[in-house]
Amino acid sequence: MPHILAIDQGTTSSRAILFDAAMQVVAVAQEEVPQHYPASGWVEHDPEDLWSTALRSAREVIARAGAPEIAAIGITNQRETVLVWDRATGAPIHRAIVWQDRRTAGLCAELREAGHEPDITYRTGLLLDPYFSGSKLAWLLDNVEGARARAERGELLFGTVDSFLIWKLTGGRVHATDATNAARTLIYNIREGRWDADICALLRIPLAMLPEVKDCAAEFGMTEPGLFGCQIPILGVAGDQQAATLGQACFAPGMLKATYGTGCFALLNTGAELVQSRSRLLGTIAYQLDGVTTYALEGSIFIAGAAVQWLRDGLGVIGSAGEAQALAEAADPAQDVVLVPAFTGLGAPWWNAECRGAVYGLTRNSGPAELARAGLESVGYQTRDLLQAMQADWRRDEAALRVDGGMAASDWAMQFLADILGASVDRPRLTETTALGAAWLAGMRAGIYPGPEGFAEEWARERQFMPQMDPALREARHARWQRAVAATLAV
Ligand SMILES: Nc1ncnc2c1ncn2[C@@H]1O[C@H](COP(=O)(O)OP(=O)(O)O)[C@@H](O)[C@H]1O
Ligand SMILES: O=P(O)(O)OC[C@H](O)CO
Repeated sequence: MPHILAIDQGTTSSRAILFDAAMQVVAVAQEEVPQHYPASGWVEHDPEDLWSTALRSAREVIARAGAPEIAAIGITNQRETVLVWDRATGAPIHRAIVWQDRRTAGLCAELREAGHEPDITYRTGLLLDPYFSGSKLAWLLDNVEGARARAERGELLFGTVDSFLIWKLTGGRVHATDATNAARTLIYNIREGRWDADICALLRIPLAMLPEVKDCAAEFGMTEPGLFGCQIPILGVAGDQQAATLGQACFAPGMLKATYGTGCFALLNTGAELVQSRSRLLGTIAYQLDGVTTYALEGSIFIAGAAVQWLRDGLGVIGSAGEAQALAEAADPAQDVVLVPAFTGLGAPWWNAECRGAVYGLTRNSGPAELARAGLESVGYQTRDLLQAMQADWRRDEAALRVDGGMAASDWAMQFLADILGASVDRPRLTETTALGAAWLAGMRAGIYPGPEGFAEEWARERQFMPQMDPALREARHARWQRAVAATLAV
C-alpha cells in the first residue's frame, strides 16, 4: 500500500510524519533545530541544520515504518524565513534569517515613512513589518559582502525554507516554491499571482534570484536517488499555517482555524475575495489548486503556548505544559488576575512591537494558580480580539472555530476559549493537521487521496467545546481585558 511522507520543517523542530493510504498516521520522527540569537532581536538558523534535521527525520520515520512504498512527499514549513545560496555550489551565503527576526525594523519604518505601505499592502496583503521575507532578503544583499553583485549576475538564489528543501532534495535541480509561501515574502503580488517587479525594484532585489511559483499540489521534482534509496516525487507544498488550514478542511468561505503552538495563527477562508482589512489583519493566499487562488484573512498572536512556557521556565510554577490546567483549576474564583502577555509586543490587531507584558488585579492572595489561570485565559482573550477584527472585516458564517496545535490539548484552555468567544470550538480527532495538510496535497496529486470534498468528509471532531459562561459575565470580563490591553499599550 502506498504511503505519503510529510516533512514539517518548523521554527523549533523538524518533523517527518508518514501517512498510510487511509490518511492515518503510521509513524512520527522529530528533531530539534538549534536557534541562534547573534544580537538582540536577531534570530537565525543554520541552513545545514534545517536540511540535516529534516533529512534525518524523514529517513528515521521511513525506517521505523519498515521502509514502505512512498508515493509522494509533501513539504510544509515555517514561513517567511529567508535563505540565499549559490546556484552553482548550493552553499548558503549566510545563516537563514528567521521570521521572528526584527533586524530590519529600521528599513521597514523608513519605507513606511516614505509612504510605501498602502501600495505594498494592496499588492501583497501584508504590512511593512520585519516579519516578512522582503526586507530580510534586502538586508542580506546589502550586508553580505559582494552579495548584490553576485545576485545581479544570476549567481545567487533566494528561497523560503520550502524552496531550500526542494533544492536540496532534488540535488539542486529544482528552484521552486508554492503560492502560499510566495505570499509571505512581501515581494509577491497576490492579486496577480506573480513576483512584483516594482516592489523588487524598491528593495533592489534582482528577479533572477526568485524561485518559480507553483500551485500547492504540483510537480516539484524527484528526490535524488541516493537520499532515500529510490526516487520519490515531491507533489505538495504549503506554508505551515496554510497546511493546517487544509488539514482542518477549511475549504468553504467563512471557515476558520486557529493553531495554538508557540504563537497562534488564525486563518479565515475568504474564497475568491482578497479582503482589505481595516484592522491590520493580513490578506494572504490560503491555497492555490488547479491555478485557482483561494484567499484568507490571517491574524497572528505572538504569545499563546509561549505563555505556558513562561509559567514553566520563567516563573517555575509548573514542571510541564500539561500541568498548567490543573493549577488554573485551583485558582481562587473570586480573583480576576489578568495577564497581558506582550513579552515581545502585541500582534494582530494591535501590532505594537514596543509594549511589554503586564499583570493586573494582583492581591496578597494571588499566587501561581491565579497566574496560571491568567496565562491560559490570555490566549482566549487574544483570540476573541482577533476574531472580532475578522468579523468587522468580513462576514463570517457561524461555523465553529477549528483548533489544533500543542496548546489545543488543554481542555481547560479550549473551554475558556469557547466561553469567552460565546461560540463553539471544535477539536479534530487528528491533531497533526499541519502535516496532514501537506500529505493531503501530495497524496491528492499522486491520485491516492480524495479531492477537497472527499477529504472534507473525512474530517472528524474529537470534541466540541460549547460556551457555558453567563453572557453578562463574558462581556464584563472581556471589557476588563480590553482595559488591561489599553493600559499596557499606554505605558
Ligand atoms: N497540555 C497543554 N496545555 C497548555 N499548553 C500546552 C500543552 N501542551 C503543549 N502546550 C504548549 O503548546 C506549545 C507547543 O505546541 P506546538 O504545536 O508543538 O508548537 P510549535 O510548533 O510552535 O513549537 C508550547 O508552547 C506548549 O507550552
Ligand atoms: O514554525 P511555527 O509552527 O512556529 O510557525 C511559524 C509560522 O509559519 C510563522 O509565520
